[in-house]
Amino acid sequence: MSEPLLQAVNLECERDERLLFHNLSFSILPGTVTRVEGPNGTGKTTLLRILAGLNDAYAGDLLWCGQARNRQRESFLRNTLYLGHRPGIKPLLTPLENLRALMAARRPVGDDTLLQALAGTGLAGFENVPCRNLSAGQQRRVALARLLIADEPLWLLDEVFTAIDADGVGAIEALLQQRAQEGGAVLVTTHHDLQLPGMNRITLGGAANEC
Ligand SMILES: Nc1ncnc2c1ncn2[C@@H]1O[C@H](COP(=O)(O)OP(=O)(O)OP(=O)(O)O)[C@@H](O)[C@H]1O
Repeated sequence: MSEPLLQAVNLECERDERLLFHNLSFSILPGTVTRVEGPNGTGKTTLLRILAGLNDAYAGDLLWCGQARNRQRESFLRNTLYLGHRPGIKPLLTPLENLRALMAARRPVGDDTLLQALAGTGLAGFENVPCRNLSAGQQRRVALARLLIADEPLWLLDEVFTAIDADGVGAIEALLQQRAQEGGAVLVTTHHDLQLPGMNRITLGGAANEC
């Protein structure tokens, strides 16, 4: 069996003196999709931000490829893609400029590839329109285009279905499945009724879960 990419051991997080989760342990294996689920305010975004290294207010251990994540920070960051629950794009820039900026911090990617990714998310013809002039769903699609050029093995995706139409939802579901089939691992929070074959679940807001 493959080694886990990411492991959480007895994670605990409290916010405003309210315990969001405790004794939360799970392993994220290559080739899997895991859905983080639970009612509003139960800590899904908080958990994803902790896993992504954006929130240090937790107790417990996180392991990356079997070793303490904090000692493997560079490898962890290089191999992890996080998309937050806001599209995280710059409204004054065009979709093409946004993608260029997002990839500049990662690796060189030519405009042909970026344009192909934008076309793949249904944005052909909008590549050079300032994002502030795009709809909410189109702005989300700019962020999602990043997935089409991602080579990071671990994806942490927070509410990526928000504002996306039915066809788009189907395309994202297929993409997540394909990523897992290629050996990647996907952790996704969503209120959308995501049902993928073999999908794991981490449920917040009740008893602590293990998977
Ligand atoms: N910026 C903040 N400062 C202080 N507390 C916060 C902040 N953001 C969230 N919280 C608290 O943390 C709790 C968990 O929030 P979080 O966004 O992780 O929940 P969620 O499960 O993702 O919710 P939703 O389904 O509504 O997106 C909230 O109930 C809120 O009380």
